[in-house]
Amino acid sequence: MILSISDLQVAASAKLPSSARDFYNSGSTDQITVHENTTAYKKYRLRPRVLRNVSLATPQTTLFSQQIAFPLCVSPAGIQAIAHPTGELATSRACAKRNIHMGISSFANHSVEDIVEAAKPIAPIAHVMQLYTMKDRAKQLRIIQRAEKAGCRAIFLTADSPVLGIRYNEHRNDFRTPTGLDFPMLEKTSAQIRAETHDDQFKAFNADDHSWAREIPWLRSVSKMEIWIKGVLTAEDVILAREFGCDGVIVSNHGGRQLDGTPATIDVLQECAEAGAGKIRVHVDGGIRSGSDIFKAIALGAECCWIGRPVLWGLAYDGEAGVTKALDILYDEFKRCMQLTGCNSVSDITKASLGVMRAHGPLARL
Ligand SMILES: Cc1cc2nc3c(=O)[nH]c(=O)nc-3n(C[C@H](O)[C@H](O)[C@H](O)COP(=O)(O)O)c2cc1C
Ligand SMILES: O=C(O)C(=O)c1ccccc1
Repeated sequence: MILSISDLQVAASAKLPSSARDFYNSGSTDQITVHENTTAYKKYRLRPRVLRNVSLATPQTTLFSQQIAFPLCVSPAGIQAIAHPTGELATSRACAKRNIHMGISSFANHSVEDIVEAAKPIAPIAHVMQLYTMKDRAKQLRIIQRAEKAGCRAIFLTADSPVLGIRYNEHRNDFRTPTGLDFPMLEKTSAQIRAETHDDQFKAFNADDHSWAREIPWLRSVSKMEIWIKGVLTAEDVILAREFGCDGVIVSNHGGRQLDGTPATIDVLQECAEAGAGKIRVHVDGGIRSGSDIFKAIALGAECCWIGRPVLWGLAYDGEAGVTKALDILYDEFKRCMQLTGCNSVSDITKASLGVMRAHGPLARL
């Protein structure tokens, strides 16, 4: 019986061929960051307030000027058709059904037009387009223009990947995209993608000479979509994002897949939220596996959380129904957590809702 994200992970992992499973589940080099992203949540403790009337508690919130069911969205993750042929289309439908927003990877196996369209008959959710910094500006511009025309609300510029992280699994398994999958945003066929390793491919298209000054003014000049920086881990970079007029940041270490040894995102969220000082949106992803993890991230200053792997496990387990299962589990757990801590709305979740276990001594207040 699938009752938790961890149940889903086990069931999905058993269904996937080992090279796909390793590609999805692993982090870079020693796996320190991917592991710590989830374990770091376990040292925080909830401070419930009791005997409050929580019969009308509602987890809904607003993002991109639209109400969503709860403060969770789906992070952009590439090559979803490895998990299930319907890939990003199924993810888009499940997000619409649960009424939350979705990120689309530049490495999606379906086009932005089709992914946005898939959600439309269900609910008017927002999509955001993930971008890497690219050598080929003309191709990058085509992705941006297609995304904007399709109705995407924001660009998520992935800033933590001037080069790819070192992932032993990809080398050991000689990981390649299975035949028959297309990359319509990158205008590449599976045959072209298969000819190179992930690492070589990434090197060929990605701009490792990227910079705040190279990217942000150019993006502003070519698009009216919001500009968010994905992959920030320090107060210094939140301040730079503010100075460059960005709309938001995602505090993220790319699910532990880029630089191993970076901190768990939950452990730097507070410093990043404080640096944002309400002048820029601060969201977080990495290691969120339960409703109480979402609650903890909100208490530490995130406006909203994003998840990567739980959706991929849902897809691998049972396509759209599996993603719906993942999102429903997280929704139910989050709502239950709000009620059991005495919170009636997301704005009731504050620093006072959380404590942190130190190595010795009693629970510390934040
Ligand atoms: C298989 C996989 C593919 C990913 N592809 C992308 C991508 O194309 N672009 C990107 O910015 N982030 C990508 N990410 C990172 C996610 O957007 C997100 O930051 C991360 O998965 C969050 O951590 P979590 O998986 O622990 O929830 C990918 C992550 C995974 C697991
Ligand atoms: O693996 C990743 O983390 C990632 O960002 C990516 C990049 C290109 C294709 C698929 C995933």
